[in-house]
Amino acid sequence: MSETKEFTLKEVEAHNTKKDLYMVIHDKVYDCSSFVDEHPGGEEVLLDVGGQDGTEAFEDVGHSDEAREILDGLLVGNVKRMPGDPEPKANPSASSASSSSSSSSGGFGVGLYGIILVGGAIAYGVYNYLEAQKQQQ
Ligand code: HEM
Repeated sequence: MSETKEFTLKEVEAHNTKKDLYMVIHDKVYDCSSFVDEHPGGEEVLLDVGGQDGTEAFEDVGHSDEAREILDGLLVGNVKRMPGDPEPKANPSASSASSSSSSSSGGFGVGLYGIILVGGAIAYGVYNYLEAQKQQQ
């Protein structure tokens, strides 16, 4: 737990073999080498995300608290993000006030605003039209 070593994504990428397997989950770096053979979900899936960000893969499965405890024991350090690195995947602690709302995982940010705006404009137009009709009568 007291590990504060920092790894760039490039460094993590180099550890992508079964005997030397690192993985990033929620911006932390885990050494899964000792766990590959014991993983109830099989070694394949771990090797698939070896050296990469496995946050989505890990969370999609809905791992138990026990799995998260095992993960804690495999911790070797934190990710050191360099300019040009991809955004962290689904990091709940940084979701609110982050300055990088560009095109994150949600996918309907701008589109939704567009729909609300256009819908509002149409409703306003219809309302005006009906008011005008009323006055003519
Ligand atoms: C080092 C990271 C990981 C640890 C410590 C871990 C641990 C575990 C544990 C303890 C289980 C048993 C069920 C549970 O307690 O939730 C499990 C199941 C599973 N894991 Fe992982 N896991 C890791 C990464 C992954 C990744 C990246 C995937 C990718 C898809 C994955 C896929 C699965 C699947 C599919 C199962 C279900 C197996 C079954 O029920 O037949 N795991 N994992």
